[in-house]
Formats: sequence, C-alpha cells, structure tokens
Amino acid sequence: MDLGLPSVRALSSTAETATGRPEVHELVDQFGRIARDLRVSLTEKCSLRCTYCMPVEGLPEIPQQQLLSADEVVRLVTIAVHRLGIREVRFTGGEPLMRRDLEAIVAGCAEAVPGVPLSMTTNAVGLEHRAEALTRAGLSRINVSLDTIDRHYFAELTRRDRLDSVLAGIRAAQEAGLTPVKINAVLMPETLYGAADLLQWCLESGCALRFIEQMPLDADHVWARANMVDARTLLDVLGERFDLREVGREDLSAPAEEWLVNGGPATVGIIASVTRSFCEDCDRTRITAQGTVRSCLFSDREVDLRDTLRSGADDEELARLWRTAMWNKSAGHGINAAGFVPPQRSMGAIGG
Ligand SMILES: Nc1nc2c(ncn2[C@@H]2O[C@H](COP(=O)(O)OP(=O)(O)OP(=O)(O)O)[C@@H](O)[C@H]2O)c(=O)[nH]1
Ligand SMILES: C[S@@+](CC[C@H](N)C(=O)[O-])C[C@H]1O[C@@H](n2cnc3c(N)ncnc32)[C@H](O)[C@@H]1O
Ligand code: SF4
Ligand code: SF4
Repeated sequence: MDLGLPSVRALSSTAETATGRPEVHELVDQFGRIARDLRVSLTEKCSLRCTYCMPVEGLPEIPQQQLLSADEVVRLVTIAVHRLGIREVRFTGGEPLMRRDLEAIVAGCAEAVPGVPLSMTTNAVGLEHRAEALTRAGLSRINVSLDTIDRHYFAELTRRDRLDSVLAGIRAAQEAGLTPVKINAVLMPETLYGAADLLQWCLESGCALRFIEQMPLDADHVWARANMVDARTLLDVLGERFDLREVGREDLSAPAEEWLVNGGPATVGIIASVTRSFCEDCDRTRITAQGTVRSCLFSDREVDLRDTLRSGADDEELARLWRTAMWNKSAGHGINAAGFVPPQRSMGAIGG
C-alpha cells in the first residue's frame, strides 16, 4: 500500500549540527522536506460545533494569559519569514473571527512582512461585518468551511443554525476582494448526500469547492476508517451530475487535487488526506494558540516558544528552537498503519 510517506532526500549543505541537521536557516526535516507554509492558530474558541471537530460543549477554555497576544503573533510571524524562509501565512483556529484583535494581528503582520500572502481559514460566521476591515488590514484571501447548503443538515452538522450568516459572510468576502474564496467541505454521509448541490451552488457563486476526507481529529473520537466517506465514493456521486476530468495539483505540496468540471474553467478539489495522503511533500509548520510549534497535525511532540519568548529570548534563539522542532518532524500521519493512535489534540485545538 502506498502510504504517501517521504523517503530521505539529500539537502545541499555541507556543515551539520550534532543532530545531523544541516546548517541551513530554513525549516528542514530529516526527510528533506522544507516548510514554507506557516499556519497560526489564534484561539480554541468557536461559534460552531462541527461534529467532526468539536465536542458539544466546546473545547476547554485557554486562560487569556496562555494565549499568544497580537504582538507575540506578529513577532513569531516575522521570525518565521525573516529567519526561517516562510513564504505564506494562514490564520486559523478554532475560529479566528472569535479574536476581537484579529484585524490588529493581520495589520501587524502585513506591516512586518510586506508582500507575504496572509490568508485565513474560517467558518465565516459574522464575517459580513468584518470582511472590509480585514481587507484593509492586509488579508489576501479566505477559505470557508461549508459542508452543505441544506439548512437542516448544516444545523445538524455544526449544531448551530447559522447557515444564513455563513452565506452572508462569503458574499461580503467576495465584495471586499478576499478572493478566490475557497470552500472546504468535510466528507460525511450528510455531505455526500448534498455534494452535487453544494458543487452547483459553488459554481454559481464563484467559489472554488474542495471536499476533504475526514481525519481522526474529532474531539469525540468517533472517527472510524470503515465508516469514512472517501474520495472514490465522492467522485462516483459527483460523476452522476457533472463531467469531471482530473488535472492534478496546483503544486506538489498543495493538499488538494483538482478536477475540471464540465470542461472548465471551474474545478472541484479533493483533499484525500487518508486514501491519497500527501505527507511526502508536506511543506507546513504550525503554531498553536498557546505558542507551541507543532511540526505535524498528528504529532503531539510540541516545542514551546511562548515561554521562551516571554523570558526575553532573542529572535535567533526562538528560530533555533523552531528549526529543531521541525527537524524532528515525523514522516507522516500514519493513519493507515497498524496500531495507529490519534493525537491528543483535536483539529480545533491544533489549528487545522
Ligand atoms: N493531513 C493534512 N491535512 C491538511 C493539512 N493542511 C490542511 N489540511 C486539510 O486541508 C483542509 C483545508 O485546509 P485549508 O486551511 O483550507 O488550507 P489549504 O488547503 O492548504 O489552503 P490553500 O492554499 O488555500 O489551498 C484542512 O481542513 C485539513 O483538513 C496538513 O498539513 N495535513
Ligand atoms: C479546525 S478548522 C479552523 C478554522 C475554521 N474554524 C474553519 O472551520 O474553517 C480548519 C479546517 O479543519 C477542517 N477539519 C476539522 N475537523 C476535521 C477532521 N476531523 N478531518 C478533516 N478536516 C477537518 C475544517 O473543515 C476546516 O476546513
Ligand atoms: S471545523 Fe472550524 S468551525 Fe467547525 S467546529 Fe472546528 S473550528 Fe469550529
Ligand atoms: S499529516 Fe503531517 S506530514 Fe502529513 S501532510 Fe499533514 S502535517 Fe504534513
């Protein structure tokens, strides 16, 4: 079985540290991958309770003091870009819109790292009131979670009746120029049932839809491989209404594989994290809302930066810790391996 795991690739550097890590400033790992894409979680809080992500009562609250402040986020993003070779930054959560200082965080980063694309993954609840300000602050584009346009299923899947607010948020984002708006839909039996309608809606609304295979990152731990709706099943269902032609990935490290819909130019993407894993070309590094480096979605081995930063460390010391954390990144998620154990943190607590 192809597990999509990386093989060791040579890096072009002669000098090495004691651990064997080459003396390069980028975030390299032992499999020759280089992280260029930073995902920063801003909070564990959320306005929805998607069943594949959050428990019904929400995640345990993180005391304010333990969360990275706006200035701390800006400092870490600056280090990532200037010292570690990061080329794009995404804000996520939890729900980033739950941070009242989100506009300040975006503006601070835009000023500190001009020219670096700043994007956000969001559920879009309440976005209609902030899209313009976020554009002015320097946000480039957004991806929105929307699993179904059926109000009944939306309320069931997210445990909140907020479909209207999400749709208003998407429209406002488009009007404010936060484009292209990409839609993320996690594959579940309910999503599969409405998948063709959701694609039709996205085609008409000018959004780029991607379906995502559900991963064992739900807080309730009910995920089971046997019950998972996979990319193959989705393609069969969509194929009944649309003509689909495979075009592949935008670039090797992009999670989504694209299919041309009815001859194009519109596409539909599938992020097949489980059945067609893309760990081999992973270029992501993550910072949790509490300021730890998480080298892989599935690895609970985190390295603290927040306390080191607060104790007065300089930028290079923080960069060194970050490099070491990424050097020890695991080969991949291992979901398909015997004896796989899901990580302790759920998706909302990591920053998906
Ligand atoms: N296994 C795995 N899945 C990921 C990773 N990053 C993102 N995903 C999945 O892809 C989904 C979409 O991620 P987004 O936040 O929209 O980011 P993206 O697809 O990288 O973003 P674009 O650059 O806009 O295409 C997430 O909800 C995850 O389910 C990753 O590093 N590993
Ligand atoms: C954790 S959310 C955080 C940002 C924002 N609240 C949102 O929903 O877009 C980021 C992404 O993770 C995805 N996600 C959550 N749980 C997942 C799971 N168990 N498997 C796959 N993707 C998941 C969501 O669909 C969303 O696109
Ligand atoms: S997927 Fe996003 S919107 Fe849904 S519960 Fe998780 S963090 Fe909230
Ligand atoms: S599971 Fe880990 S290694 Fe694989 S793509 Fe995601 S973050 Fe990268």
